[in-house]
Amino acid sequence: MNRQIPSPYTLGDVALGVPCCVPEAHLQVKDVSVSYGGKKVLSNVSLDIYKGCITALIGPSGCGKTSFLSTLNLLTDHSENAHVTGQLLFDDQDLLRDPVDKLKLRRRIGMVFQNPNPFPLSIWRNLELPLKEHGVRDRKTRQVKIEQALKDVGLWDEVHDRLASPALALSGGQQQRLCIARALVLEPEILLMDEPCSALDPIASGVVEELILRLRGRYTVVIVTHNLAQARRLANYAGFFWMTERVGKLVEFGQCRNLFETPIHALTAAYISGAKG
Ligand SMILES: Nc1ncnc2c1ncn2[C@@H]1O[C@H](COP(=O)(O)OP(=O)(O)OP(=O)(O)O)[C@@H](O)[C@H]1O
Repeated sequence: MNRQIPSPYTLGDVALGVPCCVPEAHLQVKDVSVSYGGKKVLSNVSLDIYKGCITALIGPSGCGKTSFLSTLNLLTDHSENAHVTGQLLFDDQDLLRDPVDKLKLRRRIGMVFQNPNPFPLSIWRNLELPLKEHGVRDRKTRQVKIEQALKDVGLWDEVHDRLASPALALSGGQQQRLCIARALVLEPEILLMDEPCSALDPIASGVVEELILRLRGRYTVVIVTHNLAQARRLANYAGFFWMTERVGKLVEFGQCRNLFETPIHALTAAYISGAKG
């Protein structure tokens, strides 16, 4: 079941995975709160991230979506003033309590950021570097993985004859797909995406969106987006965050269609109708 991509963009021949059916928790978030410098910005969030599904996180600016996303692969540890409490259950481990090898964790839970941020190296080196860092020593294996990742994001046909060219010479949309390939080349189980389309023009954004849809079933995806139409197009599950007295809270979480069509909470209804936020 391949989706048609508008010309001139093409995506690789990737099998569209099984859409989410029986939800199985891949990552369980229990009572997670985030503070910076002692000031709480996110309070007591609990939800399950379901395997093979796309979960969209929506809500107004400043309500803690990015902070929440960053806790999921412990990126918040890089902020000296950040403090996270609660439980993050992944593969029989509580990531917030048990000793965790963060390099290994980030191979399993990858992240793509808002602004495309390729390394100032060649297209090839952008993908080779993480593989080397994660101990993939065999050259041929690296070659196979790099080619596959570029095919998965639909870049292979566009760049296979200029792999030694600087990644920064690619268009913004191509750079973002390269960054997604850089995450995928490590074969993560979960991919965290922080507004991956917001810096792109509508056509490039559409291509990245199609690509994200193709990941469904093969990967568990958590995406922060301000674009409600995009959340609705992409996600199986959605969480709506809101800020009360300057602290973010999860107001509603559930199947995306239900959240948009029959929201339970009046705030959710007001936000998605545009009356609030
Ligand atoms: N490293 C940090 N140090 C101090 N405060 C921070 C830090 N990172 C985020 N914050 C604060 O935490 C709050 C939540 O920010 P966050 O970026 O998580 O929200 P958001 O919902 O993702 O916002 P946006 O949609 O604008 O990206 C904000 O008040 C922000 O200023």
